[in-house]
Amino acid sequence: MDVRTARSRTRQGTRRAGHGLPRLRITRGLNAREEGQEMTALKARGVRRTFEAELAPVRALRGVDLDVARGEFVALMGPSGCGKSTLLNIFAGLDQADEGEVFVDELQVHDRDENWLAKFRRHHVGIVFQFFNLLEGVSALDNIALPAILGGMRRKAAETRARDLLDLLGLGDRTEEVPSVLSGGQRQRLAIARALVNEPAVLLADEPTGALDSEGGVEILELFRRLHGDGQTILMVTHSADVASGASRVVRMRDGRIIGDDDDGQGNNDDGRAAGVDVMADAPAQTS
Ligand SMILES: Nc1ncnc2c1ncn2[C@@H]1O[C@H](COP(=O)(O)OP(=O)(O)OP(=O)(O)O)[C@@H](O)[C@H]1O
Repeated sequence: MDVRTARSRTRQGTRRAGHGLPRLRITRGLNAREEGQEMTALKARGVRRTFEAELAPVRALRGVDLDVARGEFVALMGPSGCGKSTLLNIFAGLDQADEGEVFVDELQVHDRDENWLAKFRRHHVGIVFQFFNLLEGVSALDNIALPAILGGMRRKAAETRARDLLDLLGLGDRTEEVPSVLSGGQRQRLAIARALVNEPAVLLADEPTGALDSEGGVEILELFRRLHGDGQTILMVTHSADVASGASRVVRMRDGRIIGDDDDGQGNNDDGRAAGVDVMADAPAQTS
């Protein structure tokens, strides 16, 4: 079963009461790519963000312009503190730009209130964090089903979708387990399943392999490549050039600005050397 099958099996369940936002599905990304159209999944224009700090304000983003087309898998790299997470959080609706314009799947995300952003986060983006952020003491199934139920899906449909995703991500036999008994790689797969449950237009991942050993890192990167192969748009922050090399495009930041952008997937760190664990050492070139 692929992502599309899982999605269509529960299509009925994903129709929910009006939440004030137009419903966008990741199949749009697939269709756009299949039809050869360039549709923008992420767009930033002149984005600035400054944080107040004790000594002096921190200018985390100093005018960022970025376009990510639907269906792209983009790795965002750069030295610590250059603004990667800040940019990802702004696309995720977890933070707001002080200046500039932000669009996700052609929805305006800048200048929105928290109520709107909460709905936006639930329905339009899937967010994956370095340290999983799962509900401890809650089964794997419920970790996935609960956000779908909060998103308006009926429990039965949400559980069906959760089971489909767990099967899809190789956790079909762990539905009743709580996160603490799972390995790091399994927890991150669970977090990715949760991020996918509401069929987000974009998957936003902040160092998803950062807390994993090399085997776990390979597993997650393979999964992202599989999802990308299925049409999922992905923006992933990473410090590892090896992880970035699994993406279809590498964007580099420094000091709150984008300083490099390529689409050859051959990300190097700022010294021009391969960095981090060699997570691709044993990985097949293409898994989807
Ligand atoms: N809520 C905040 N309050 C104050 N300063 C912040 C806040 N969030 C981020 N910063 C600062 O903004 C700058 C950019 O932070 P950001 O987390 O985006 O960098 P990063 O490139 O993701 O770093 P890392 O790779 O270490 O995670 C840093 O100097 C950071 O300390």
